[in-house]
Amino acid sequence: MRAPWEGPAKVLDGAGTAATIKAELAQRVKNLRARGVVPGLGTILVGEDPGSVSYVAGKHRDCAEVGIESIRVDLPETASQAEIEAAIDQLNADPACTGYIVQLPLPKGIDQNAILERIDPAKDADGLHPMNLGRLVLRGSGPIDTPLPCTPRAVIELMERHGIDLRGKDVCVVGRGVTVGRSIGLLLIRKEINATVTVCHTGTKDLAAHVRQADVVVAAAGSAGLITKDMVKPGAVVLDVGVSRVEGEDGKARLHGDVADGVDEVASWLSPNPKGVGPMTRALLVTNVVEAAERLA
Ligand SMILES: Nc1nc(=O)c2c([nH]1)NC[C@@H]1CN(c3ccc(C(=O)N[C@@H](CCC(=O)O)C(=O)O)cc3)C=[N+]21
Repeated sequence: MRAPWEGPAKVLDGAGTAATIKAELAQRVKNLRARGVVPGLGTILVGEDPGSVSYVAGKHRDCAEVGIESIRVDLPETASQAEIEAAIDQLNADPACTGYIVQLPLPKGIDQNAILERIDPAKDADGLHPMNLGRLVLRGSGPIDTPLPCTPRAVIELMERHGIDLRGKDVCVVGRGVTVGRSIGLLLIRKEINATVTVCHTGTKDLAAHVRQADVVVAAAGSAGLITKDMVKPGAVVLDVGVSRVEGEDGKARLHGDVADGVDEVASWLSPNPKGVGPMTRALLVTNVVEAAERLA
């Protein structure tokens, strides 16, 4: 029998791991530049949501650090479907842009799926284009030469780089959003990892029962403090992926993850939020752009 787990949880250091990945990427970018290929990340941001503005700024900072050019397209909140599509067509045609993202969510009234489908799949830095998601569905093992969804990749890479073996583990994913919950299982059930995946959502009858049986919990619901200490199996690995803006007592907006205080007393590993999956997502986005440029070269 395994000895009972004794806390507290070790920290899955996303900020530090992202810095390591970016240093590795800087070398690859140097090699590309030596061969005359300059990677360039584009972002399309519609509106001025403070969260989105700050994430997009972070992405451009990362690019500068790694030696990648960046192209920033900011459109007003009132931009029409046709205006956003025109921005997409422009980045598709721009040879200086080797990969780009459209920051989600888009304003109400915009057909988000039509926008994602218009992105050139070879330039899809988020890995969210239906062709790239489809390829992931079709390829259950072995190498994949198309971009993979960033945040799912970030979550897995964060664990792997801390020596956590995911093979055969029971993973409970909480949340079914496009960027994480709906696609991370596709990576986890690939034959190289062989995890068993349960996806919970707002229609799940007994969330606590599913979370409690998991070796690894991926909390990606975007619901502040949803996952509490009593729901987590002692010794489980917990990834706090969701982010919500919660108004503090001082009236100021604060970022809060999906994981409640106290989970660190029972988990074996916990990713902090901030400085966990967020910086890793940005590092894997840059990875997707570098890989796309390497495929071009
Ligand atoms: N097309 C698209 N792709 C995305 O990848 C995407 C998106 N839309 N929409 C919104 C979410 C959210 N997201 C984050 C990225 C970085 C941090 C991040 O770096 N956070 C820092 C803190 C940053 C701060 O303080 O604002 C941290 O966790 O330490 C957070 C959240 C990407 N998303």
